[in-house]
Amino acid sequence: MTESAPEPITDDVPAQAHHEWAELAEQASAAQFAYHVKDAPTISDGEYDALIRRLNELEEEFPSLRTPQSPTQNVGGAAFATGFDTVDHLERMLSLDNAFSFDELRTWAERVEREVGSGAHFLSELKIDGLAVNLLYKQGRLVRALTRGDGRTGEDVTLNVRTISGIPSVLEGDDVPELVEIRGEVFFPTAAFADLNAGLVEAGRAPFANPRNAAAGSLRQKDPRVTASRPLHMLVHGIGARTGFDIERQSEAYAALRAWGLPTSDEFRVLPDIGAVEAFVEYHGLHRHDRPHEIDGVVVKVDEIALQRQLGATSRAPRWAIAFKYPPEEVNTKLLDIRVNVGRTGRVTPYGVMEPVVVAGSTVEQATLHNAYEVERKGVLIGDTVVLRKAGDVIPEIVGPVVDLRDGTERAFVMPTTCPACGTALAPEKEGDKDIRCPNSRACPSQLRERVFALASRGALDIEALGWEAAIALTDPELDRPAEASGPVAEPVLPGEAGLFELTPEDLRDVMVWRRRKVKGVPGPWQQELYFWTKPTAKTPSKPRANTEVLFAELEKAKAQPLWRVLVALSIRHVGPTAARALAAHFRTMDAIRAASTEELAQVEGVGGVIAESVTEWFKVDWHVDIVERWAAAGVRMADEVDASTPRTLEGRTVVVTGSLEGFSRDETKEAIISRGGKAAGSVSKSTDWVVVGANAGSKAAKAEELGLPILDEAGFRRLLETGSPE
Ligand SMILES: NC(=O)c1ccc[n+]([C@@H]2O[C@H](COP(=O)([O-])OP(=O)(O)OC[C@H]3O[C@@H](n4cnc5c(N)ncnc54)[C@H](O)[C@@H]3O)[C@@H](O)[C@H]2O)c1
Ligand SMILES: [Zn+2]
Repeated sequence: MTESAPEPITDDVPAQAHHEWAELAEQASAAQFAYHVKDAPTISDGEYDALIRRLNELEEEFPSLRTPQSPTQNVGGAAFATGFDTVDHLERMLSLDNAFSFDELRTWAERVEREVGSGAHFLSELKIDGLAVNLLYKQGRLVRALTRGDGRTGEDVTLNVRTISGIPSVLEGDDVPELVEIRGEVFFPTAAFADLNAGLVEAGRAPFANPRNAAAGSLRQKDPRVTASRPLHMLVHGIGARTGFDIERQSEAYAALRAWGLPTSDEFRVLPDIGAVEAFVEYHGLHRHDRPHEIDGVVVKVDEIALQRQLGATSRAPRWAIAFKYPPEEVNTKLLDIRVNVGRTGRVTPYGVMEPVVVAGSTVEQATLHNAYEVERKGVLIGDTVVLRKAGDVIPEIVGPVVDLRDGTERAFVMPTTCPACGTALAPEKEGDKDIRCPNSRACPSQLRERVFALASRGALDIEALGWEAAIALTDPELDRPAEASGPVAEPVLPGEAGLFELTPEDLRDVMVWRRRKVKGVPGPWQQELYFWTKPTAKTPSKPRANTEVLFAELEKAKAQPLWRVLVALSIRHVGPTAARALAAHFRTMDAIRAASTEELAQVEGVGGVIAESVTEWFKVDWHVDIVERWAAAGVRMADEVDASTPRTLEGRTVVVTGSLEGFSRDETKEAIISRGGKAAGSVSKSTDWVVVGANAGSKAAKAEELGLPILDEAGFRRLLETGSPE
C-alpha cells in the first residue's frame, strides 16, 4: 500500500544511525501516504514534523543518507493510484522549508542576505492550512486544475475545482495573459467542519481529522457532485509558468490576480526587515482563530522576483521563501474511557479520559463531550486513538477518532441509566430534551458538591476557603474512593447546603478525603487523610488547620453579603448575578421575593417570564425553603438595608459605566445606580441617558461620543448619584 522507505547503500554510516534512519524514514513515508494520498493522517502534524527533523539531523551528520528518495527530499504527495488522471505541471510545485522559532527564521534571513545582499523585502502572508492547487488559465479561461501531487505531476481535479464558488472560469479585464499557472490553497471553513463530520458519522463513514484533511478529501472526490456539496473556498498565493505577464514583485502579482477576479487574501504585508516579520508573526499568532480558515503559520517570501531567481530552489522547496510554523494545537492520544459527570442542575455530561498529553503548553487528560448525542456525532469509541485539540484559551476538545488505527478492541460508549453518584434512574427533564438528568437534586452528592462549590464562588457568596477540594470534603468525601478499598463508607458532614452556616469546627474534626500522594513524582497508593484538621502526633493533638480557620472567618463574612449574592448562591435556575441584582434592587428582601407572584416578578426590568417562572417554582419546594430559613436562622442577611437617606435620584434612567473608577468597584457602581432606582446597562445605545467614562475605557466611550450622549467623569457621576443631575 505505501511506498516502502528507500534503503540507502552506505558503509560510512554506523549501523545504529542507519537503523534509526531507516525506521524513521519508513514511518515518515507511511505518514506522507496517509496524509497526502488518503487524506486520513494516522499521526499528528507535530509528530510528523518531529520525524522529519530527526531525519534531517541524521542526514546532516551522515550526508550519504540524504538520497533523492528520502522523505526529507520529496514534496510529500504522490499522483498515482488515486483514480484521477495525472498531468504534469508546467512549472514544478514545491513545498516550503519550515522555521519553528525566530532563531531559525533569522538564520534563513541571514542566508538570503549572504546570497543577494541586504536589498530584499519580505512579503509576509498567512499560511492557510489547506490543500495546494494549481489552476491553469489559457487566454483567460480555466482549462485545468491539478493537485500538487509529487510536485511534478498532479491529479486532474478540474471538474471538481469548477464546483468551488469564487474561482472564476474566465478571468476579467483586458490585460489577461496568454497563459498563466495560478497556485493557491483550497480550504474547508472551520465553522462548517463539525457539521460535516457529524454527517459523515451518521452515514456510517469515517470523519476527517481536521479541516485541512476535510478540504483535501472533499476536493479529491470521484464524483464532482460530492465536491459541489461541500463549502470549499480558495485563496490564491502564487504563480507558476506564465507567458504574456511579467512582474518585478510577487506582491505586484497579487494586485493583478485580484483585478482578474481571483480570490486573494488581504492579510499580507511587504516588510523591510525580519524584526517587522516577527511582529507580523506574533500578531497573527494572537489572531490565529479569527479567520474563516485555519492557519498553521506565516509564509515569508522574498518579494523581488529577480532575487527569487537568484536564490533558486532545492528539489523540494524554494530558497526564497520559508514557512514559520505556529506550535501545533492538535495531538493524538488514546481515549482510555468515557465517564460521566453530574452537574449542579443534575445534567449528566460525558467526558473523555485520555492518556495525558501536552498540547498548547499544558497537560490534558480530560475533555468534555457535552452529551451522549455529541459522543455519537463525533463517532469516537473507547480505546480509539483520537485527535485532541486545544486552541488558545479554549477548553480542550476531542475532534474525532483516527479510524485507520482501530484494531477491533474499541467499544462504544453507553450512557448510564442510573446516576453514578446516587444510583437514581436518569431521565430527560422534558420529552425531547437532548440532556438527561439525575432527578435527585436534593441529596445527589454530585449535584450538592457542585452547588456548594458554586455558592462559594466569586460571583455568589465569595467564600474564599471553600474551593473544589473543600466542597468534596464537606459533601462527597467518598468521591475518589478507589474500587479496591474496603472499610466503612463515610457519610458527608454536610448532606445539604441548608446546614452550611450551622457547621462548627468541631463538626469537621474527622472529615477525611481520598488522596494519592506522589512519591518522587510517582503516585503512591490511595489513602484517606484528614482534610480540615491536622494529623495528631504523639506530642501535638489534632487541631483545625489554618485554612479551616479561614473558612469559618469567611463563612462569618458571607453572612453579611448583599441579598443578590444570597440569591445567586441558591442555585435557582436562570438566576445569575444580573437577574439577582434586579430582583434584590426591586424587592429588597427575600420575603418580598418569595411573596411575589410570577407576574410581579416578571415585570421587574431585566427579569422576564422564564426567570420569574423559575423563581416561583423554586420556592414551591420544601427543602428549598428550608435552605432559606436555616440560613436566615444562622444569621445570613436576607434583606438589603433600606437606607431611607438614599434618594431615588435615578428613577427610570439608564447609566452605562465603562472603564474603572477610583472610588467604586464594578459591583459598587452597579449597586449605587440600582439603589437609586436607575438601570445599570452593559452596552451603550440611544436609550442610554449618561455614560460614565473611567480609566482605560474601551469602545463604549467611543460609541457614546458617536451617538452624542452626555459623558461624565467620576466627579460628574458622584453629582449624578446625589442630585440626579451631573451639573
Ligand atoms: N500528520 C501527518 O501524518 C503528516 C504527514 C505529512 C505532512 N503533514 C503536514 O504537512 C506538512 C508538510 O506539507 P507540505 O509539504 O504541504 O508543506 P507545508 O504545508 O509545510 O507548506 C507548503 C505548502 O504551504 C501552502 N501554503 C499555504 N499558504 C501559503 C501561502 N500564503 N504562500 C505559499 N504557500 C502557502 C502551499 O500550498 C504549500 O504547498 C508537515 O509539516 C505537516 O504539518 C502531516
Ligand atoms: Zn444523582
